[in-house]
Amino acid sequence: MTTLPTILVADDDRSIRTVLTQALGRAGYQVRATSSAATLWRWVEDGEGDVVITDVIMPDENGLDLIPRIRRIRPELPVIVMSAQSTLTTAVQATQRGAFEYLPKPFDLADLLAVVDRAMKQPISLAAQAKAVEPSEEETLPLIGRSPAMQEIYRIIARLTTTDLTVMINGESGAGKELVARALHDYGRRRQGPFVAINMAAIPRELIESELFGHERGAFTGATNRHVGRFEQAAGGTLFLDEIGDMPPEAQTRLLRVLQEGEYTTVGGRQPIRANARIIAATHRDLRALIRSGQFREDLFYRLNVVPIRLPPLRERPDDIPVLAQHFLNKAQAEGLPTKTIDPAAMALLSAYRWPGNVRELENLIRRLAALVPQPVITEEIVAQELADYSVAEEPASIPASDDADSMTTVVERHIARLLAAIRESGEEGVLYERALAELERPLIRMTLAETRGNQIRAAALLGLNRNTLRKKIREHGIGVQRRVG
Ligand SMILES: Nc1ncnc2c1ncn2[C@@H]1O[C@H](COP(=O)(O)OP(=O)(O)OP(=O)(O)O)[C@@H](O)[C@H]1O
Repeated sequence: MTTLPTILVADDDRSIRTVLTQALGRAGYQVRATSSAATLWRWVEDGEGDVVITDVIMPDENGLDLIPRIRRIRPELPVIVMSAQSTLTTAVQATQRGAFEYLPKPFDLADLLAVVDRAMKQPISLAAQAKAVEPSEEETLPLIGRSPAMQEIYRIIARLTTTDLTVMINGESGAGKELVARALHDYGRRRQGPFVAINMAAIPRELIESELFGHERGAFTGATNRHVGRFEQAAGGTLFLDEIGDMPPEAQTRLLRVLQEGEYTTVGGRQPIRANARIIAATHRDLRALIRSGQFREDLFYRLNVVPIRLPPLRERPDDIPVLAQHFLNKAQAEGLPTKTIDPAAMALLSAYRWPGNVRELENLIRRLAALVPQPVITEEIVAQELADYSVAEEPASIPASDDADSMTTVVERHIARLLAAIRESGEEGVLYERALAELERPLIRMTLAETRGNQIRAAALLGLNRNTLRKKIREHGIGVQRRVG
């Protein structure tokens, strides 16, 4: 008679032990289950078991600490980690310490069985090769949120810690694409190297190539010095290409060549330079649609889309909203703003809101509330008021047209209509966006400064702007500042 493969299960929750024992038993495994890390360790030392499934938090020892010990004495034994504390750190630590797979609780039994099946089929030599990396010290969490969507992202990040694979992050503006890119870098092999970000939408199109690849002195009119490109700056590290959908065609061709050949030349240069940057790209646009309309190269897309990550908008992961709100409140407090709490009704309202500006919008709102609300508890009424005021500025297009001549929307719309008419008359192109925003920005800053009686620190806090940014804008708009007297 052949003996059944044995699975060792460690979890201090009896119901989980029961469920796993039954499910694994039905799937044809023999199961030994315990509530303590010490017993699990004894079994492993005695040479028992073909696969280990362990929880992280156990009364006597942390399951994560057990992994490197298990791997030292039995490198061929796959360890599957389950955790209810599904943070990025747990996912990364489990992977770095050599776990075969990491399963955030709750999980589907079918998923667990599939993982056990894979673990059983894994060639022994492969398991022994996967080397246990010593854990990096505990860090503050860069990414907040424990929704299933975020957990999937943590798992991908954790899996990618030992590779330099190119990643494409797709998600709406403000959803946290840059933060995910940073986490990929910070937990990856190149973490000692630089993280260099470049936003295609923020740079004039004609300068993108020289920004990316650098230029030689005299390469074009105005190129008075040699300029080091972002590719060169990112050598040994990661290059984050934000808003890749906005990359002009010539730059796309050049980038494709770099990805194919592993080297590039500067604008106006001849000497090939070896490219040594891991590429992470991001976009909020539908690249496949851009390919269909001829605006994005299909071959480049496939080179970049090696590991696609979809970062869902905040409204698709409302479970994350309370933790994120609390996180931003704590951050505001750490920066010296007064301590505040959000009452449950207010939190419910925040969770139900659509968040067109995603996490960034939530972050700004919380900062504003932390700075503005005089009382210690933020109530539903306050949040409702803020959201109503804010939506007008955030989403003018979605506000139903109103006949009320005093409504903010109609005022703004009338103003834009005037600007449009003026531009039609003058035939001046390419200035509307700048001008319309400036029109809004100037009175906004002027009125806020009036409100704070010229106190820039307070105005910056009210606006949710950095002080230096505010100073710059005051200069740009030539706003006369009424100093506070006394
Ligand atoms: N999961 C998260 N946990 C904590 N902070 C977050 C999270 N996601 C986003 N943020 C914060 O929200 C803000 C916007 O995030 P980020 O800049 O990464 O978004 P993005 O998708 O790159 O936006 P854009 O496309 O507009 O550049 C940042 O201040 C970031 O720190």
